[in-house]
Amino acid sequence: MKKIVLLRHGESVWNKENRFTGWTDVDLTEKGVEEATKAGDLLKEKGFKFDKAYTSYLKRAVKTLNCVLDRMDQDWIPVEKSWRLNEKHYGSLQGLNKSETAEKYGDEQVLIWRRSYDIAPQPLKEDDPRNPRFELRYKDVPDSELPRTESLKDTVERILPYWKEVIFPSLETSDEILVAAHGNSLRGIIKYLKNIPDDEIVHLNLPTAVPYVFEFDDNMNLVNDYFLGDPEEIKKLMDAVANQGKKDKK
Ligand SMILES: O=C(O)[C@@H](CO)OP(=O)(O)O
Repeated sequence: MKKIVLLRHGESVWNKENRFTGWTDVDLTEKGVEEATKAGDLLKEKGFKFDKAYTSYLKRAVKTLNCVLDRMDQDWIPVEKSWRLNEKHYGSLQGLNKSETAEKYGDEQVLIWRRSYDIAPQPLKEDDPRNPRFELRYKDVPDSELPRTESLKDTVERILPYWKEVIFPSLETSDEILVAAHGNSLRGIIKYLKNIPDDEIVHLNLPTAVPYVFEFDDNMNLVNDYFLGDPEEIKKLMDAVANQGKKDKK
């Protein structure tokens, strides 16, 4: 059975501060490193041996991946980074506290910005220093492809070419692949893999650093998917992520 494991990064500094992050390149917290360590130990214990790994251009995902591979003694495997695996761009919400934003605009509006399929927050202004066009790391990406904000739909549209042309085909010559990325970029991939309807994807909240395994048969059809870990604990973590966008969560 071929396997792809999707892994959201461990807790970041802005997860801890409950701020919209998107393409902001924040680091892991100490707890985030612990979570990544735990994920690596669990994957090792379950006998995973990755042939290849993919991650984004953002350090919270890169460092989570490095930590996981180190725990598994698999630091040596080929790793490819792509901007296409970056988090959903959160536009002008980036940096704002999620609960304070919910106090100002209401829980429902924040839920739409966080989880709806095709509604994007207000874009960054062209001259905003956070505009990705000013960043060296994106110098090879055509400006027309660099977002100033994104809906999940936009995120899926920029990930899919990379998924279909690079990640998924690499499964033909590999048995196990690890993808370390972000809450929403992974929600986009999961929506595509499991054919989740637009209105149902609102309910999917990924916890930090919990490995999500996808199994494929010889014809590359998805046959099974499951999280590694205690289901009750994972459900609690998912609910906590959902609650981050509510007024009374500070
Ligand atoms: O802020 C973000 O970039 C994401 C992931 O941390 O948050 P949310 O869960 O609100 O989509």
